[in-house]
Amino acid sequence: MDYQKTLEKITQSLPDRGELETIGKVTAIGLATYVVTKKLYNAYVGPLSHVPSPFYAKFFTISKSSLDKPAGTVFTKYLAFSDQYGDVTKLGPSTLLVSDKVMIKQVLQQDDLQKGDIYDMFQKNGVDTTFSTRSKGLHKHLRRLISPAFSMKYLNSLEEHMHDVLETVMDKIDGKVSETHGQNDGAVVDIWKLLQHTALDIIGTTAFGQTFDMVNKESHPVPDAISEEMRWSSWVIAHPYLTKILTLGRPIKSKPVILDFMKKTIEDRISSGKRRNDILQILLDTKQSDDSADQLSDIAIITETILFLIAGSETTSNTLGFAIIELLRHPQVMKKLREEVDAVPFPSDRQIFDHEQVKNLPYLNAVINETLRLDAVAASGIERHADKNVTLGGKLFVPKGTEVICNIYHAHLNEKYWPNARSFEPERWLPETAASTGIKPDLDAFYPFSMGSRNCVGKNFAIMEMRLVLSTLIKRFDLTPIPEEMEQAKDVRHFVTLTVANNKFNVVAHRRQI
Ligand code: HEM
Repeated sequence: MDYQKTLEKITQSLPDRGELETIGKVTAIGLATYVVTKKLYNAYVGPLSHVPSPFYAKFFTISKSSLDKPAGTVFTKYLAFSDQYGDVTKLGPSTLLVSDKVMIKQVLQQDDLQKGDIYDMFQKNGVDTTFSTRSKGLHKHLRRLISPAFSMKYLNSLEEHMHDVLETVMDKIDGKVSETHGQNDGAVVDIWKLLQHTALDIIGTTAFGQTFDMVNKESHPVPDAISEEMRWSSWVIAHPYLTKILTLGRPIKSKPVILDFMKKTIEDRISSGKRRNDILQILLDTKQSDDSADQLSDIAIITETILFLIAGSETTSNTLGFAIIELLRHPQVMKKLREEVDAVPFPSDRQIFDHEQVKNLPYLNAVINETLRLDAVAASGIERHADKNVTLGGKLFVPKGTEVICNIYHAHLNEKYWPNARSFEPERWLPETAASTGIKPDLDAFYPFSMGSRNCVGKNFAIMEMRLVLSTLIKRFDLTPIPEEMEQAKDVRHFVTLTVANNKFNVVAHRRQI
C-alpha cells in the first residue's frame, strides 16, 4: 500500500510529456551551443587558432582513414600538408603536424613527451612492450631490462649468427645463378623478398636461437602469421576508433601459432638447462633477479620477443631494399661503393665480411645514411601526446592534451636543412664534402631511429646488419636493374613501415670474380 502511494506521488511529481520535450530540447540546444562555442573558440580564439591548416581541420580532426586512399599513402598527404602550410600544421583542433627540426627535437628529446594515443593499438596479449607502452615509468623499467641485449659488446657476440644467415643468402643467390643456362644471363632474384627473409632469419637466430630458414624455404608458419598481423596492424592504425568498437576494447591477442611457437621455444630453452648467447636469454635471466619487479612473466617475454621480430625485420630489410633501388637508380654511386668495398679483401676463411672490416667505410655508411634519410621507415610520423603544457620553439604554446605528430619525413626532405633534399646524394655525408663546401649533414634534422628516451633500441643492431649485408652482396654479385621493376618501385607506401607497393623487387644477379 505504502509502496503504491509512493509510486503515485513520484508519478504526479514527474513532468508531463510536454514538459519533458521542453527539457529535452533545452538540454539538446545547451549541448549543441556548448559544442559549437567550443569549436568556434578553438578555431578562432584558442591557443592553436593561429596555426595554419586546411579549413576543415579548424573544427574537425582529419582522420587517417580519410587520407589513406590509396592505402598506405597517408605519409604523402602529410608531406603535402607540411609543404603547403609550413613547419607546423593543424590536422584538427588539438592535433598538430610538426616538421620544424627544433620543435621535433624538443618533442622527442628535450620535453620527451609521452607516446601518442595510437600506441594503445600496438598493445598485444594484454601486456605492454617496450615499444607499445605509453607509461614513462613502465618504459624506463622495460628498457633497462632489455638494454643489455643491445650493448655494442653483446652485439659483437651476435655477429657470428648474422654470418651464418648471410652465408645461406649468398649460397641461395649463387644457386639461382648456377641454375641459369646462358653464360651471361644472370638470375632473376626478388631481392626485396630475399632481404625480408634474411632479416627474419637474422632476428630469429639472434633473438631466440631459431632460424625460420625463410631464406631457403620462403615460408614458415610464424613469420607468415606475423606478416598477416602486420597487415591487420596497418588497417588498425588507419582505423583506431573502428578497431576499438570491433574489439569491444578487449586486448588483441597474437595468433595461437605464434604464441605456441614462442612458448615451446622458452620451454625448450629452460628444460635444456643450456644457456645461449641471444636476446631471449637476457629476458629469461630477468627471472633470476632478486628484485621481483624485474622478473618478466612468460607472456611478457613472449610478447617482447614477438616485438623484436616485428620491429627488427621489415624495418631493416626494407631500408636495405631501398638502398639497392637507389644504387640501381644511380650507377655512379654503385660504382663508387663497389670500388670502396672491393678494396677490402674478404677474410681468408670465408666470403663474408667481418663487421670490423666494414664498419668504418665512409661511402658505405654514407649510402646507408642517405637511404635512411630519403626512405625513412617511420615516414608517416612519430606520434606524441602533450602530457604537459609546452612551448615549442619558444613561440608556440601547445596545451596539455594536444596530439603532436612529428613529420620526420618532411624534415628529412626539407630544402632548409638538406640542399637538393629530394635527391639521393651520399656525398653529403662525407667529411671531404663538408671540407670543400662548408655544408655538413644536419644531424638535428635526421631522425630515422627517432630520438630521446623512446629512440630505437635496435639502432646499432640494424646498422651492423645493413653494413654486413650490403657490403657482402655488392662485392659478391653484380645487380642489374629490370626496367619494369624500376618503374614499379616508384610506387612507395607506408603501412607499418615504408615499403614498395607490391612488396617485391626483382633484379638480375651475376656472380662476380673476386
Ligand atoms: C633500419 C632499421 C630500423 C629503423 C629505421 C628503426 C626505426 C625505429 C624508430 C623510428 C623507432 C621509434 C618508433 C616510435 O617512436 O614510434 C623505433 C623503436 C624501436 N625499435 Fe627500431 N628501427 C630499426 C631496426 C630495429 C631493430 C633491428 C630492432 C630490434 C632488434 C628494433 C627494435 C625497436 C624497439 C624495441 C623500439 C622501441 C624502443 C622504445 O620505445 O624504447 N628496431 N625503431
